[in-house]
Amino acid sequence: MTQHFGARLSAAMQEHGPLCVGLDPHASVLADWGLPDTADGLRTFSRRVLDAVTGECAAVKPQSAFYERHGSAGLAVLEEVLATCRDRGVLSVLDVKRGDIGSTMGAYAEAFLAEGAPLAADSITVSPYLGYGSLRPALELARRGGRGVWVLGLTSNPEGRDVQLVGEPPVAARVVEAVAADNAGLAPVGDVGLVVGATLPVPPSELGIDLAASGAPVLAPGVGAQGAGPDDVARTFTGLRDRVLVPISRGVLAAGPDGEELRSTARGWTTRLRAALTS
Ligand SMILES: O=C(O)c1cc(=O)[nH]c(=O)n1[C@@H]1O[C@H](COP(=O)(O)O)[C@@H](O)[C@H]1O
Repeated sequence: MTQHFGARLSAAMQEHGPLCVGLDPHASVLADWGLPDTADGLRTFSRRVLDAVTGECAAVKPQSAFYERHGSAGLAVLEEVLATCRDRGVLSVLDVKRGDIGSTMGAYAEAFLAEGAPLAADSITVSPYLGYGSLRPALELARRGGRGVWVLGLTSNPEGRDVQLVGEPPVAARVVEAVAADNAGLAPVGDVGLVVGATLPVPPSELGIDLAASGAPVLAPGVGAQGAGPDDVARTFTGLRDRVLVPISRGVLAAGPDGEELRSTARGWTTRLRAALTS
């Protein structure tokens, strides 16, 4: 029987640590790497990153937007990235942040979470702000295939708080409660993850949000270019440090294009994150 996503993720994090390398081929990154801002540039960039970091991180997170901006040729490169991850057994977090009415959400689920789909990933990011229940088709299809979803909870951008922290209890706390219900009974963590930025000014518990009880793995962006560091991750996620996956894009990619530099930068982040999360 296929292992559920939380179990696969935990095994990968045990082996490789908390780092998830983000593939965000900004035009400026491509330029810094001496690559054209074209689908061919994306392909070379993606291969270099994957070759450098395979075995150095628990997962990789291609950001779909940077591939979509090149149209069908960019999507073809994204398909190649996801196929390479599958071939190498590298867990993928496809960052597409989808969310729609349930019937349309079913089609997104088939696009990204169905066995054999060209853009199938191990997990995707989804937005619950059309109502958590609208995500149901994605949650169900993911679970059937041993895949996962990452639900936006408290995002790393400051403006997110205008929506996510409204109300009593805050909107994000209700999202977290819904995630907890879906993760009930799954160990060591569930297959419905939460996205919570490492840039929060105070730990989520002080905002009335109980991540520990959610059974969710946490995807914690914001480290590196957005200003947070390993100590912020440790402080924000006290009590659930063994289930925090830390995506870093520009903070790794700035070391390119040299493969050895990329690899040693990824290793350096892993060492610092591990030290902070176990201190
Ligand atoms: O879902 C995400 O990954 C995400 C959520 C969030 O709250 N904040 C956030 O920055 N991200 C993504 O994480 C990546 C951060 O990139 P860097 O700031 O370069 O490490 C980008 O791909 C963002 O789209």
